[in-house]
Amino acid sequence: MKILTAAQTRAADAYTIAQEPISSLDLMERAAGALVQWLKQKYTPETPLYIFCGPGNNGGDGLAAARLLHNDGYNVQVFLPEVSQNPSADFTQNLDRLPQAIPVTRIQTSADLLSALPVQAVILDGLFGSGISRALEGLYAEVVTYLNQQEATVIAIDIPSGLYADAPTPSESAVVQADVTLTFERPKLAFLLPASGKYVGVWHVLPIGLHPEFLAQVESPYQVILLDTVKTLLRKRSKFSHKGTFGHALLVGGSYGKMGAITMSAHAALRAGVGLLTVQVPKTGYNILQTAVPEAMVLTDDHDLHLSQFPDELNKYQCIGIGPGLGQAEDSRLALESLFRQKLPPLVLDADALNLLASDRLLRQQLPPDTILTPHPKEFERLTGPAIDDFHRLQLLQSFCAEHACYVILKGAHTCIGTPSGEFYFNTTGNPGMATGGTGDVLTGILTSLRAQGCPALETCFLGVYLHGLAGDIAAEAEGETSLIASDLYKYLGAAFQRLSSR
Ligand SMILES: NC(=O)C1=CN([C@@H]2O[C@H](COP(=O)(O)OP(=O)(O)OC[C@H]3O[C@@H](n4cnc5c(N)ncnc54)[C@H](OP(=O)(O)O)[C@@H]3O)[C@@H](O)[C@H]2O)[C@@H](O)CC1
Ligand SMILES: [K+]
Repeated sequence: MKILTAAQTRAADAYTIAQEPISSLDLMERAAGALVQWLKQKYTPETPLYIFCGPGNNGGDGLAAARLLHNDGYNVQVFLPEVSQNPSADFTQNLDRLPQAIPVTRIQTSADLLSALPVQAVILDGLFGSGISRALEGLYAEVVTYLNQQEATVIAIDIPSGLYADAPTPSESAVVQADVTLTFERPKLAFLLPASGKYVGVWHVLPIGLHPEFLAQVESPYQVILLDTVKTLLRKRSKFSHKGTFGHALLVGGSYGKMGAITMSAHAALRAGVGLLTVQVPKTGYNILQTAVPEAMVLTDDHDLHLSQFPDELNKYQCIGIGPGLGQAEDSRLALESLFRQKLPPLVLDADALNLLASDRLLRQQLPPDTILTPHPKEFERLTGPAIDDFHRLQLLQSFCAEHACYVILKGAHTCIGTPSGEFYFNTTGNPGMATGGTGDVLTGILTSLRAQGCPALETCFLGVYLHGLAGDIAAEAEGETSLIASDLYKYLGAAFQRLSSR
Protein backbone atom coordinates (compact mmCIF):
# COMPACT_ATOMS: atom_id res chain seq x y z
CA MET A 1 0.00 0.00 0.00
CA LYS A 2 1.49 3.32 -1.11
CA ILE A 3 2.04 6.10 1.40
CA LEU A 4 1.24 9.60 0.15
CA THR A 5 2.85 12.90 1.06
CA ALA A 6 0.66 15.75 2.34
CA ALA A 7 0.85 17.34 -1.13
CA GLN A 8 -0.18 14.05 -2.80
CA THR A 9 -3.07 13.72 -0.32
CA ARG A 10 -4.30 17.18 -1.32
CA ALA A 11 -3.99 16.16 -4.97
CA ALA A 12 -5.95 12.94 -4.27
CA ASP A 13 -8.59 15.07 -2.57
CA ALA A 14 -8.83 17.44 -5.55
CA TYR A 15 -8.87 14.56 -8.07
CA THR A 16 -11.68 12.81 -6.18
CA ILE A 17 -13.70 16.03 -5.94
CA ALA A 18 -13.32 16.64 -9.71
CA GLN A 19 -13.66 13.08 -11.04
CA GLU A 20 -16.14 11.33 -8.78
CA PRO A 21 -17.52 14.05 -8.68
CA ILE A 22 -18.24 15.04 -5.09
CA SER A 23 -18.20 18.40 -3.32
CA SER A 24 -15.41 19.10 -0.88
CA LEU A 25 -18.03 19.46 1.87
CA ASP A 26 -19.48 16.03 1.10
CA LEU A 27 -16.01 14.48 1.11
CA MET A 28 -15.52 15.96 4.57
CA GLU A 29 -18.89 14.48 5.56
CA ARG A 30 -17.64 11.08 4.38
CA ALA A 31 -14.45 11.46 6.44
CA ALA A 32 -16.48 12.49 9.50
CA GLY A 33 -18.83 9.54 8.89
CA ALA A 34 -15.87 7.14 8.94
CA LEU A 35 -14.65 8.65 12.22
CA VAL A 36 -18.09 8.38 13.78
CA GLN A 37 -18.55 4.79 12.69
CA TRP A 38 -15.24 3.85 14.34
CA LEU A 39 -16.07 5.78 17.54
CA LYS A 40 -19.55 4.27 17.82
CA GLN A 41 -18.11 0.76 17.72
CA LYS A 42 -15.82 1.61 20.60
CA TYR A 43 -17.75 3.98 22.89
CA THR A 44 -21.26 4.19 24.34
CA PRO A 45 -23.39 7.38 23.94
CA GLU A 46 -22.76 8.24 27.62
CA THR A 47 -19.00 8.67 27.08
CA PRO A 48 -18.21 12.40 27.35
CA LEU A 49 -16.65 13.41 24.02
CA TYR A 50 -14.65 16.65 23.96
CA ILE A 51 -13.87 17.77 20.44
CA PHE A 52 -11.14 20.39 19.92
CA CYS A 53 -11.31 22.02 16.50
CA GLY A 54 -8.75 24.22 14.70
CA PRO A 55 -9.46 26.62 11.81
CA GLY A 56 -8.79 24.30 8.85
CA ASN A 57 -10.39 21.21 7.41
CA ASN A 58 -9.12 19.07 10.28
CA GLY A 59 -11.29 21.24 12.53
CA GLY A 60 -14.05 20.91 9.93
CA ASP A 61 -13.87 17.12 10.29
CA GLY A 62 -14.17 17.56 14.06
CA LEU A 63 -17.27 19.78 13.73
CA ALA A 64 -18.96 17.44 11.26
CA ALA A 65 -18.22 14.48 13.56
CA ALA A 66 -19.64 16.44 16.52
CA ARG A 67 -22.94 16.95 14.64
CA LEU A 68 -23.21 13.31 13.52
CA LEU A 69 -22.41 12.00 16.99
CA HIS A 70 -24.90 14.39 18.62
CA ASN A 71 -27.60 13.30 16.17
CA ASP A 72 -26.92 9.71 17.23
CA GLY A 73 -27.48 10.60 20.88
CA TYR A 74 -23.84 11.01 21.94
CA ASN A 75 -22.70 13.38 24.68
CA VAL A 76 -20.59 15.92 22.77
CA GLN A 77 -18.92 19.26 23.58
CA VAL A 78 -16.92 21.42 21.17
CA PHE A 79 -13.90 23.62 21.97
CA LEU A 80 -12.67 26.29 19.56
CA PRO A 81 -9.37 28.03 20.23
CA GLU A 82 -9.90 31.58 18.94
CA VAL A 83 -6.91 32.95 17.10
CA SER A 84 -7.36 35.66 14.48
CA GLN A 85 -7.14 33.51 11.35
CA ASN A 86 -9.25 32.83 8.28
CA PRO A 87 -11.11 29.58 8.84
CA SER A 88 -11.52 27.25 5.85
CA ALA A 89 -14.81 27.32 3.95
CA ASP A 90 -15.73 23.79 5.02
CA PHE A 91 -14.93 24.61 8.64
CA THR A 92 -17.29 27.61 8.47
CA GLN A 93 -20.08 25.62 6.84
CA ASN A 94 -19.82 22.89 9.46
CA LEU A 95 -19.81 25.45 12.26
CA ASP A 96 -23.03 26.91 10.78
CA ARG A 97 -24.54 23.41 10.67
CA LEU A 98 -23.63 22.60 14.28
CA PRO A 99 -26.83 21.95 16.30
CA GLN A 100 -27.54 24.62 18.92
CA ALA A 101 -27.79 21.96 21.61
CA ILE A 102 -24.05 21.15 21.43
CA PRO A 103 -22.17 23.24 24.02
CA VAL A 104 -19.38 25.27 22.37
CA THR A 105 -16.53 26.73 24.45
CA ARG A 106 -14.50 29.45 22.77
CA ILE A 107 -10.96 29.49 24.10
CA GLN A 108 -9.46 32.98 23.99
CA THR A 109 -6.75 32.51 26.58
CA SER A 110 -5.46 29.50 28.47
CA ALA A 111 -7.65 30.63 31.41
CA ASP A 112 -10.67 29.44 29.35
CA LEU A 113 -9.47 25.83 29.50
CA LEU A 114 -11.30 23.65 32.00
CA SER A 115 -9.31 22.45 35.00
CA ALA A 116 -9.20 18.76 34.12
CA LEU A 117 -11.33 16.59 31.88
CA PRO A 118 -12.86 13.40 33.36
CA VAL A 119 -10.61 10.36 33.08
CA GLN A 120 -13.31 8.37 31.31
CA ALA A 121 -13.73 11.12 28.68
CA VAL A 122 -12.51 10.90 25.10
CA ILE A 123 -10.80 13.91 23.55
CA LEU A 124 -10.90 14.25 19.78
CA ASP A 125 -7.97 16.26 18.50
CA GLY A 126 -9.11 18.15 15.40
CA LEU A 127 -6.82 21.16 15.85
CA PHE A 128 -4.57 20.66 12.82
CA GLY A 129 -4.14 17.98 10.22
CA SER A 130 -1.96 17.60 7.17
CA GLY A 131 -2.17 21.36 6.45
CA ILE A 132 0.26 22.27 9.23
CA SER A 133 2.88 24.62 7.80
CA ARG A 134 4.90 25.77 10.81
CA ALA A 135 5.51 25.07 14.49
CA LEU A 136 2.50 25.37 16.80
CA GLU A 137 2.99 28.27 19.17
CA GLY A 138 1.07 30.65 21.44
CA LEU A 139 -2.50 29.70 22.37
CA TYR A 140 -2.46 26.60 20.15
CA ALA A 141 0.68 25.36 21.90
CA GLU A 142 -0.99 26.01 25.28
CA VAL A 143 -4.04 24.00 24.21
CA VAL A 144 -1.79 21.15 23.09
CA THR A 145 0.09 21.20 26.40
CA TYR A 146 -3.25 21.15 28.23
CA LEU A 147 -4.46 18.16 26.18
CA ASN A 148 -1.22 16.31 26.82
CA GLN A 149 -1.74 16.75 30.58
CA GLN A 150 -5.13 15.03 30.55
CA GLU A 151 -5.57 11.44 31.64
CA ALA A 152 -8.53 11.06 29.29
CA THR A 153 -7.97 9.13 26.05
CA VAL A 154 -6.79 11.36 23.21
CA ILE A 155 -7.82 10.37 19.69
CA ALA A 156 -6.18 12.36 16.90
CA ILE A 157 -8.16 13.04 13.74
CA ASP A 158 -5.97 12.16 10.75
CA ILE A 159 -2.66 13.03 12.50
CA PRO A 160 -1.72 14.34 15.96
CA SER A 161 -1.87 18.14 15.77
CA GLY A 162 1.50 19.78 15.31
CA LEU A 163 3.11 16.74 13.68
CA TYR A 164 4.37 17.06 10.09
CA ALA A 165 3.20 14.19 7.89
CA ASP A 166 6.28 13.78 5.75
CA ALA A 167 9.10 16.00 6.99
CA PRO A 168 10.89 16.52 10.30
CA THR A 169 8.62 18.36 12.77
CA PRO A 170 10.35 21.51 14.11
CA SER A 171 11.73 20.68 17.54
CA GLU A 172 10.13 23.80 19.07
CA SER A 173 6.60 22.77 17.97
CA ALA A 174 3.99 21.59 20.46
CA VAL A 175 2.64 18.20 19.33
CA VAL A 176 -0.39 16.31 20.60
CA GLN A 177 0.50 13.00 22.22
CA ALA A 178 -2.28 10.75 20.95
CA ASP A 179 -3.35 7.38 22.32
CA VAL A 180 -5.03 6.55 19.02
CA THR A 181 -4.84 8.15 15.58
CA LEU A 182 -7.64 7.66 13.06
CA THR A 183 -6.10 8.53 9.72
CA PHE A 184 -7.80 8.85 6.36
CA GLU A 185 -7.16 6.47 3.48
CA ARG A 186 -3.39 5.97 3.96
CA PRO A 187 -0.96 6.03 6.89
CA LYS A 188 1.49 8.92 6.92
CA LEU A 189 5.23 8.49 6.70
CA ALA A 190 5.64 10.17 10.11
CA PHE A 191 3.71 7.29 11.74
CA LEU A 192 6.40 4.81 10.74
CA LEU A 193 9.50 6.63 11.98
CA PRO A 194 10.62 6.55 15.62
CA ALA A 195 10.92 10.27 16.48
CA SER A 196 7.48 11.17 15.08
CA GLY A 197 5.74 7.79 15.45
CA LYS A 198 5.84 8.03 19.23
CA TYR A 199 3.17 10.78 19.11
CA VAL A 200 0.72 8.70 17.09
CA GLY A 201 -0.22 5.89 19.49
CA VAL A 202 -2.10 3.04 17.85
CA TRP A 203 -3.12 4.06 14.35
CA HIS A 204 -6.02 2.88 12.22
CA VAL A 205 -6.60 3.67 8.57
CA LEU A 206 -10.18 4.71 7.72
CA PRO A 207 -10.97 4.46 4.00
CA ILE A 208 -12.91 7.50 2.72
CA GLY A 209 -13.18 6.55 -0.94
CA LEU A 210 -10.43 8.68 -2.47
CA HIS A 211 -10.41 8.02 -6.19
CA PRO A 212 -8.88 4.56 -6.95
CA GLU A 213 -7.53 5.78 -10.29
CA PHE A 214 -5.49 8.44 -8.56
CA LEU A 215 -4.21 6.00 -5.94
CA ALA A 216 -3.21 3.50 -8.63
CA GLN A 217 -1.32 6.07 -10.69
CA VAL A 218 0.38 8.19 -8.05
CA GLU A 219 4.08 7.43 -7.66
CA SER A 220 5.51 6.96 -4.20
CA PRO A 221 8.74 5.32 -3.07
CA TYR A 222 7.13 4.61 0.32
CA GLN A 223 4.92 1.60 0.90
CA VAL A 224 3.63 -0.42 3.83
CA ILE A 225 3.71 -4.22 3.64
CA LEU A 226 0.27 -5.64 4.20
CA LEU A 227 -1.07 -9.14 4.73
CA ASP A 228 -2.62 -9.37 1.23
CA THR A 229 0.76 -8.92 -0.46
CA VAL A 230 2.63 -11.29 1.82
CA LYS A 231 0.02 -14.03 1.54
CA THR A 232 0.60 -14.30 -2.20
CA LEU A 233 4.30 -15.05 -1.60
CA LEU A 234 3.73 -18.22 0.41
CA ARG A 235 4.45 -21.35 -1.57
CA LYS A 236 2.54 -24.58 -1.19
CA ARG A 237 4.61 -27.75 -0.72
CA SER A 238 3.92 -30.20 -3.50
CA LYS A 239 3.20 -33.83 -2.62
CA PHE A 240 6.25 -35.06 -4.53
CA SER A 241 8.74 -32.68 -2.98
CA HIS A 242 11.74 -33.92 -0.95
CA LYS A 243 14.28 -32.22 1.28
CA GLY A 244 16.38 -31.26 -1.76
CA THR A 245 13.43 -29.25 -3.09
CA PHE A 246 13.71 -26.79 -0.24
CA GLY A 247 17.32 -25.79 -0.57
CA HIS A 248 20.44 -26.17 1.48
CA ALA A 249 21.37 -23.18 3.68
CA LEU A 250 24.67 -22.44 5.37
CA LEU A 251 24.79 -20.38 8.54
CA VAL A 252 28.12 -19.07 9.75
CA GLY A 253 28.67 -17.51 13.17
CA GLY A 254 29.14 -18.12 16.85
CA SER A 255 32.16 -17.46 19.03
CA TYR A 256 33.14 -18.19 22.62
CA GLY A 257 30.28 -16.90 24.81
CA LYS A 258 28.01 -16.19 21.84
CA MET A 259 26.95 -19.62 20.65
CA GLY A 260 23.33 -18.86 21.57
CA ALA A 261 23.03 -16.42 18.67
CA ILE A 262 23.92 -18.90 15.93
CA THR A 263 21.91 -21.64 17.67
CA MET A 264 18.77 -19.49 17.53
CA SER A 265 19.42 -18.63 13.87
CA ALA A 266 19.69 -22.34 13.13
CA HIS A 267 16.40 -23.14 14.86
CA ALA A 268 14.69 -20.31 12.98
CA ALA A 269 16.10 -21.42 9.61
CA LEU A 270 14.70 -24.91 10.14
CA ARG A 271 11.31 -23.63 11.28
CA ALA A 272 11.18 -21.40 8.20
CA GLY A 273 11.25 -24.52 6.08
CA VAL A 274 14.73 -25.05 4.62
CA GLY A 275 15.36 -28.60 3.38
CA LEU A 276 18.92 -28.94 4.68
CA LEU A 277 20.92 -26.81 7.06
CA THR A 278 24.65 -26.73 7.69
CA VAL A 279 26.13 -24.54 10.41
CA GLN A 280 29.81 -23.59 10.54
CA VAL A 281 31.03 -22.69 14.05
CA PRO A 282 34.39 -22.48 15.88
CA LYS A 283 35.43 -25.76 17.56
CA THR A 284 34.07 -24.64 20.91
CA GLY A 285 30.57 -24.67 19.43
CA TYR A 286 30.52 -28.24 18.11
CA ASN A 287 28.84 -30.00 21.05
CA ILE A 288 26.53 -27.07 21.65
CA LEU A 289 25.17 -27.06 18.12
CA GLN A 290 24.91 -30.85 17.79
CA THR A 291 23.00 -31.04 21.06
CA ALA A 292 20.80 -27.97 20.74
CA VAL A 293 19.93 -28.37 17.06
CA PRO A 294 20.12 -32.07 16.10
CA GLU A 295 18.42 -31.37 12.76
CA ALA A 296 21.43 -29.34 11.55
CA MET A 297 24.75 -30.60 10.18
CA VAL A 298 27.75 -28.97 11.84
CA LEU A 299 31.12 -28.01 10.38
CA THR A 300 33.89 -26.74 12.64
CA ASP A 301 36.42 -24.05 11.98
CA ASP A 302 40.15 -24.65 12.55
CA HIS A 303 39.97 -22.06 15.29
CA ASP A 304 38.67 -22.92 18.76
CA LEU A 305 37.00 -19.68 19.77
CA HIS A 306 36.11 -17.68 16.67
CA LEU A 307 35.71 -18.09 12.93
CA SER A 308 38.70 -17.87 10.63
CA GLN A 309 37.54 -19.57 7.43
CA PHE A 310 34.53 -20.51 5.33
CA PRO A 311 33.89 -24.07 4.17
CA ASP A 312 34.92 -25.26 0.69
CA GLU A 313 32.35 -26.05 -1.98
CA LEU A 314 30.17 -23.05 -1.31
CA ASN A 315 28.19 -23.64 -4.48
CA LYS A 316 26.28 -26.51 -2.88
CA TYR A 317 24.44 -23.98 -0.72
CA GLN A 318 21.61 -21.81 -2.07
CA CYS A 319 22.15 -19.09 0.54
CA ILE A 320 24.75 -18.23 3.18
CA GLY A 321 23.78 -16.32 6.33
CA ILE A 322 26.73 -14.80 8.18
CA GLY A 323 27.05 -12.89 11.42
CA PRO A 324 25.08 -14.06 14.50
CA GLY A 325 27.53 -14.28 17.40
CA LEU A 326 30.46 -14.03 14.97
CA GLY A 327 32.61 -11.57 16.93
CA GLN A 328 34.95 -9.14 15.25
CA ALA A 329 38.28 -10.99 15.26
CA GLU A 330 40.77 -9.97 12.55
CA ASP A 331 40.73 -13.61 11.32
CA SER A 332 37.01 -13.33 10.68
CA ARG A 333 37.45 -10.07 8.73
CA LEU A 334 40.13 -11.72 6.57
CA ALA A 335 37.83 -14.70 6.01
CA LEU A 336 35.08 -12.38 4.80
CA GLU A 337 37.53 -10.62 2.50
CA SER A 338 38.53 -13.85 0.79
CA LEU A 339 34.89 -14.99 0.70
CA PHE A 340 33.83 -11.88 -1.24
CA ARG A 341 36.40 -12.67 -3.94
CA GLN A 342 34.66 -15.95 -4.77
CA LYS A 343 31.60 -16.69 -6.87
CA LEU A 344 28.92 -16.94 -4.23
CA PRO A 345 25.32 -17.95 -3.67
CA PRO A 346 23.11 -15.14 -2.25
CA LEU A 347 24.22 -13.75 1.12
CA VAL A 348 22.44 -12.54 4.26
CA LEU A 349 24.69 -10.45 6.54
CA ASP A 350 23.88 -9.53 10.13
CA ALA A 351 25.39 -8.38 13.42
CA ASP A 352 29.19 -8.63 13.55
CA ALA A 353 29.40 -9.32 9.81
CA LEU A 354 27.97 -5.78 9.46
CA ASN A 355 30.39 -4.38 12.02
CA LEU A 356 33.31 -5.92 10.12
CA LEU A 357 31.97 -4.35 6.92
CA ALA A 358 31.64 -1.00 8.68
CA SER A 359 35.26 -1.08 9.77
CA ASP A 360 36.62 -1.75 6.28
CA ARG A 361 35.71 0.45 3.31
CA LEU A 362 37.38 -1.85 0.76
CA LEU A 363 35.43 -4.81 2.07
CA ARG A 364 32.24 -2.78 1.66
CA GLN A 365 33.09 -2.07 -1.92
CA GLN A 366 33.36 -5.79 -2.63
CA LEU A 367 29.92 -6.55 -1.22
CA PRO A 368 28.26 -8.94 -3.71
CA PRO A 369 25.14 -7.47 -5.35
CA ASP A 370 21.71 -8.63 -4.13
CA THR A 371 23.04 -9.25 -0.62
CA ILE A 372 20.51 -8.75 2.20
CA LEU A 373 21.84 -6.80 5.20
CA THR A 374 19.92 -6.61 8.46
CA PRO A 375 21.27 -3.75 10.63
CA HIS A 376 19.58 -2.05 13.55
CA PRO A 377 19.92 1.76 13.35
CA LYS A 378 23.28 1.85 15.19
CA GLU A 379 24.82 -0.83 12.99
CA PHE A 380 23.41 0.98 9.98
CA GLU A 381 24.98 4.29 10.92
CA ARG A 382 28.31 2.56 11.43
CA LEU A 383 28.04 1.65 7.73
CA THR A 384 26.92 5.05 6.45
CA GLY A 385 27.88 7.69 8.99
CA PRO A 386 25.46 9.38 11.40
CA ALA A 387 21.93 10.44 10.45
CA ILE A 388 20.68 13.89 11.49
CA ASP A 389 17.09 12.64 11.82
CA ASP A 390 14.80 9.81 10.69
CA PHE A 391 14.22 11.38 7.26
CA HIS A 392 17.95 11.80 6.68
CA ARG A 393 18.39 8.14 7.71
CA LEU A 394 16.02 7.16 4.90
CA GLN A 395 18.11 9.16 2.44
CA LEU A 396 21.23 7.34 3.66
CA LEU A 397 19.39 4.05 3.27
CA GLN A 398 18.43 4.90 -0.29
CA SER A 399 21.95 5.85 -1.34
CA PHE A 400 23.58 2.87 0.42
CA CYS A 401 21.24 0.38 -1.29
CA ALA A 402 21.77 2.03 -4.68
CA GLU A 403 25.56 2.20 -4.31
CA HIS A 404 25.94 -1.44 -3.25
CA ALA A 405 22.99 -2.87 -5.22
CA CYS A 406 21.79 -4.50 -2.02
CA TYR A 407 18.70 -4.82 0.18
CA VAL A 408 18.90 -3.35 3.65
CA ILE A 409 16.43 -4.38 6.34
CA LEU A 410 16.64 -1.49 8.80
CA LYS A 411 15.23 -2.97 12.02
CA GLY A 412 12.86 -1.00 14.24
CA ALA A 413 9.25 -0.73 15.38
CA HIS A 414 8.32 -0.46 11.69
CA THR A 415 11.23 -2.28 10.08
CA CYS A 416 12.04 -0.65 6.74
CA ILE A 417 13.33 -2.53 3.70
CA GLY A 418 15.45 -0.41 1.36
CA THR A 419 15.91 -1.65 -2.22
CA PRO A 420 18.57 -1.03 -4.89
CA SER A 421 15.98 0.85 -6.98
CA GLY A 422 15.20 3.32 -4.19
CA GLU A 423 11.92 2.08 -2.67
CA PHE A 424 11.14 1.80 1.03
CA TYR A 425 8.80 -0.89 2.37
CA PHE A 426 7.67 -0.62 6.00
CA ASN A 427 6.57 -3.65 7.99
CA THR A 428 3.32 -3.65 9.98
CA THR A 429 3.76 -6.66 12.28
CA GLY A 430 5.71 -6.92 15.54
CA ASN A 431 5.55 -5.39 19.00
CA PRO A 432 7.79 -3.87 21.70
CA GLY A 433 8.18 -7.30 23.36
CA MET A 434 10.56 -8.09 20.50
CA ALA A 435 13.06 -5.49 21.73
CA THR A 436 15.12 -8.20 23.44
CA GLY A 437 18.45 -9.91 22.69
CA GLY A 438 18.49 -12.51 19.93
CA THR A 439 15.43 -11.52 17.93
CA GLY A 440 17.72 -10.30 15.13
CA ASP A 441 19.49 -13.68 15.05
CA VAL A 442 16.11 -15.32 14.51
CA LEU A 443 15.39 -12.96 11.59
CA THR A 444 18.72 -13.88 9.98
CA GLY A 445 17.83 -17.56 10.21
CA ILE A 446 14.42 -17.00 8.63
CA LEU A 447 15.81 -14.90 5.77
CA THR A 448 18.64 -17.36 5.03
CA SER A 449 16.14 -20.19 4.98
CA LEU A 450 13.66 -18.46 2.65
CA ARG A 451 16.39 -17.33 0.27
CA ALA A 452 17.84 -20.88 0.19
CA GLN A 453 14.38 -22.15 -0.75
CA GLY A 454 14.56 -20.09 -3.93
CA CYS A 455 12.66 -17.00 -2.86
CA PRO A 456 13.94 -13.87 -4.70
CA ALA A 457 15.66 -11.22 -2.54
CA LEU A 458 12.80 -8.71 -2.21
CA GLU A 459 10.18 -11.42 -1.57
CA THR A 460 12.49 -12.94 1.04
CA CYS A 461 12.64 -9.56 2.79
CA PHE A 462 8.83 -9.10 2.69
CA LEU A 463 8.03 -12.60 3.91
CA GLY A 464 10.89 -12.68 6.43
CA VAL A 465 10.12 -9.44 8.26
CA TYR A 466 6.37 -9.99 8.16
CA LEU A 467 6.55 -13.57 9.52
CA HIS A 468 9.14 -12.59 12.13
CA GLY A 469 6.84 -9.81 13.41
CA LEU A 470 3.75 -12.01 13.20
CA ALA A 471 5.48 -14.76 15.21
CA GLY A 472 6.31 -12.01 17.74
CA ASP A 473 2.67 -10.93 17.86
CA ILE A 474 1.45 -14.49 18.39
CA ALA A 475 4.15 -14.98 21.06
CA ALA A 476 3.03 -11.77 22.79
CA GLU A 477 -0.58 -13.02 22.80
CA ALA A 478 0.57 -16.21 24.50
CA GLU A 479 3.41 -15.03 26.76
CA GLY A 480 2.85 -11.28 27.12
CA GLU A 481 5.23 -8.64 25.74
CA THR A 482 7.41 -8.43 28.88
CA SER A 483 8.22 -12.12 29.03
CA LEU A 484 8.72 -12.60 25.31
CA ILE A 485 12.20 -13.95 24.50
CA ALA A 486 13.90 -14.54 21.17
CA SER A 487 13.41 -18.32 21.18
CA ASP A 488 9.63 -17.71 21.36
CA LEU A 489 9.88 -16.31 17.84
CA TYR A 490 10.88 -19.63 16.30
CA LYS A 491 8.62 -21.47 18.72
CA TYR A 492 5.65 -19.55 17.24
CA LEU A 493 6.95 -19.32 13.67
CA GLY A 494 4.87 -22.33 12.65
CA ALA A 495 1.75 -20.62 14.01
CA ALA A 496 2.68 -17.50 12.03
CA PHE A 497 2.94 -19.52 8.80
CA GLN A 498 -0.42 -21.10 9.57
CA ARG A 499 -2.08 -17.79 10.34
CA LEU A 500 -0.73 -16.32 7.12
CA SER A 501 -1.96 -19.19 4.97
CA SER A 502 -5.37 -19.39 6.65
CA ARG A 503 -6.31 -15.71 6.34
N1 LIG B 1 -7.81 14.26 1.39
C1 LIG B 1 -8.17 13.87 2.59
O1 LIG B 1 -7.66 12.88 3.04
C2 LIG B 1 -9.17 14.63 3.33
C3 LIG B 1 -8.75 15.43 4.38
N2 LIG B 1 -9.57 16.01 5.23
C4 LIG B 1 -9.07 16.75 6.39
O2 LIG B 1 -8.44 17.92 6.01
C5 LIG B 1 -7.24 18.07 6.74
C6 LIG B 1 -6.33 19.00 6.07
O3 LIG B 1 -6.99 20.23 6.07
P1 LIG B 1 -6.25 21.60 5.83
O4 LIG B 1 -5.42 21.48 4.61
O5 LIG B 1 -7.27 22.65 5.87
O6 LIG B 1 -5.25 21.66 7.04
P2 LIG B 1 -5.41 21.86 8.61
O7 LIG B 1 -4.24 21.19 9.18
O8 LIG B 1 -6.72 21.52 9.13
O9 LIG B 1 -5.28 23.44 8.85
C7 LIG B 1 -4.68 24.31 7.99
C8 LIG B 1 -4.93 25.68 8.54
O10 LIG B 1 -4.10 25.85 9.66
C9 LIG B 1 -3.21 26.96 9.45
N3 LIG B 1 -1.94 26.61 10.05
C10 LIG B 1 -1.03 25.74 9.61
N4 LIG B 1 -0.03 25.63 10.50
C11 LIG B 1 -0.33 26.46 11.53
C12 LIG B 1 0.31 26.77 12.74
N5 LIG B 1 1.47 26.22 13.09
N6 LIG B 1 -0.27 27.65 13.57
C13 LIG B 1 -1.44 28.22 13.24
N7 LIG B 1 -2.10 27.95 12.09
C14 LIG B 1 -1.55 27.09 11.25
C15 LIG B 1 -3.18 27.14 7.98
O11 LIG B 1 -2.89 28.48 7.75
P3 LIG B 1 -1.73 28.91 6.73
O12 LIG B 1 -0.62 27.91 6.77
O13 LIG B 1 -2.40 28.97 5.42
O14 LIG B 1 -1.30 30.22 7.27
C16 LIG B 1 -4.59 26.76 7.58
O15 LIG B 1 -5.47 27.84 7.84
C17 LIG B 1 -6.75 16.66 6.87
O16 LIG B 1 -5.78 16.47 7.87
C18 LIG B 1 -8.06 15.96 7.17
O17 LIG B 1 -8.33 16.05 8.55
C19 LIG B 1 -11.00 15.64 5.14
O18 LIG B 1 -11.80 16.67 5.55
C20 LIG B 1 -11.48 15.24 3.78
C21 LIG B 1 -10.58 14.49 2.97
K1 LIG C 1 -5.40 16.39 14.41
